[in-house]
Amino acid sequence: MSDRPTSASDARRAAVTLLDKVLGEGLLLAECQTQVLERLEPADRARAQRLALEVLRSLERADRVLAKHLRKPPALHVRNALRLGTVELCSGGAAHGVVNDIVNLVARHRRHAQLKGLVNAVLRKVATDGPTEWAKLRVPRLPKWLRSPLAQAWGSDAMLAIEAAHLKGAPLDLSFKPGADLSALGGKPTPTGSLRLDDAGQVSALPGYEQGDWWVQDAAAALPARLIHAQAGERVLDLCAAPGGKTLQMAAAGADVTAVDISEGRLARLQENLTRTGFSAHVIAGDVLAQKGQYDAVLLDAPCSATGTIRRHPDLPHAKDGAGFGALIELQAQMLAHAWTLVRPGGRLVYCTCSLLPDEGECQIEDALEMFPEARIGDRVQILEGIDPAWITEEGGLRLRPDYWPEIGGMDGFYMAELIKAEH
Ligand SMILES: C[S@@+](CC[C@H](N)C(=O)[O-])C[C@H]1O[C@@H](n2cnc3c(N)ncnc32)[C@H](O)[C@@H]1O
Repeated sequence: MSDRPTSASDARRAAVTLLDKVLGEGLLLAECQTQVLERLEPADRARAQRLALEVLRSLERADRVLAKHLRKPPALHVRNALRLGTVELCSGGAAHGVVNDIVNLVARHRRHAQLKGLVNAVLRKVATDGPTEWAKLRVPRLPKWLRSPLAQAWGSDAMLAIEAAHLKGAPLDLSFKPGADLSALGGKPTPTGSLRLDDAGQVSALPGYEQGDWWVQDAAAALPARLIHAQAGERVLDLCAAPGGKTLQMAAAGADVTAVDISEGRLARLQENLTRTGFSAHVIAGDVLAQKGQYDAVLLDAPCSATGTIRRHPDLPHAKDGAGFGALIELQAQMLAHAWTLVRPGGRLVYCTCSLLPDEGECQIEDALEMFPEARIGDRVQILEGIDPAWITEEGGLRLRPDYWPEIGGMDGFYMAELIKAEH
């Protein structure tokens, strides 16, 4: 057999490097993948990403299978190579190709080359026993730092259902221009009016992408803009707007949108999205807390733990430990209080976060209703298309979770609520 690396080997090597960065350095994939994947061909880049995501989703299972064959865990890089091999072997990968590739990957590493014999022996055992064992393993659980507060908030049955949704991953949801012909895409409408594709492949190769007929937006993430219900000609402020999914929805409704975000890099993506779709908005690079003026409607999509997006970002629970969440919750409260000053009398504000933690959702709105005497909760949530009334919360917001819609592929976790400002 030749030892020459193939394109599959390049993808595997890159996947292991990504795992080293997430599990060793606490980086999110979004923070390291551009650099790690830049030298790969597009197909290998996609393959490396997919492999890293699969391992992160199934990490607990891979470790359980490997634990039987290892007296003590080896160095992280070797462990990650073994995890990748295990996940591939247990999900139908051809044993010969996978084992050889992973062994070569370790053999080429200066510091770990002497472990190639161990890797070979372990993966051969995994190839024999792993696949049958795999099917019997429990659904991987979230790490304790996150599982405990979520189980406390939603109960232990819901927790298991959320974890099952995380393991399944997410379909691709699109929002689209009114009247766009999407028939070439296939897909099915969600109850809330997004278009859902199950096996989408490369997004930019899909029909209608170049023409800007649609943009990628999870069905749950499309609801805050439905809730604010921007009207043609209204002055709307989109705070924390980039990369612009909600800006596009409100611009599509004909509103006069001002989009604010602090990140120049993310605003460049918002601008690309505006150009591709042909919509326009005033774009401001700046801090929410420095904004001035009065608007008919303000949408605040505050920075948050992003714990509602784990089915698409399984790196998050492994890279983070919740240490920064207290500061985020404080910032959300400050942003909400400032955003409220930007709403004209009689106007409205929609607050939302892609978080599963009530501290970043329900609690923020409960506090706001106490602190802003001229605020009341809006009732548009009750007439939103496709909403289960059970999702409406005690204070009148909307709680969405990944375990909702299990039969059609779930949705991101989200919280949103509309506050109406009194006229006088
Ligand atoms: C949840 S994302 C927004 C997603 C966006 N609304 C959409 O629908 O595409 C949160 C955004 O908040 C921005 N952000 C964080 N702190 C900010 C601040 N102090 N002022 C303005 N934007 C901020 C981040 O750059 C990030 O783009």
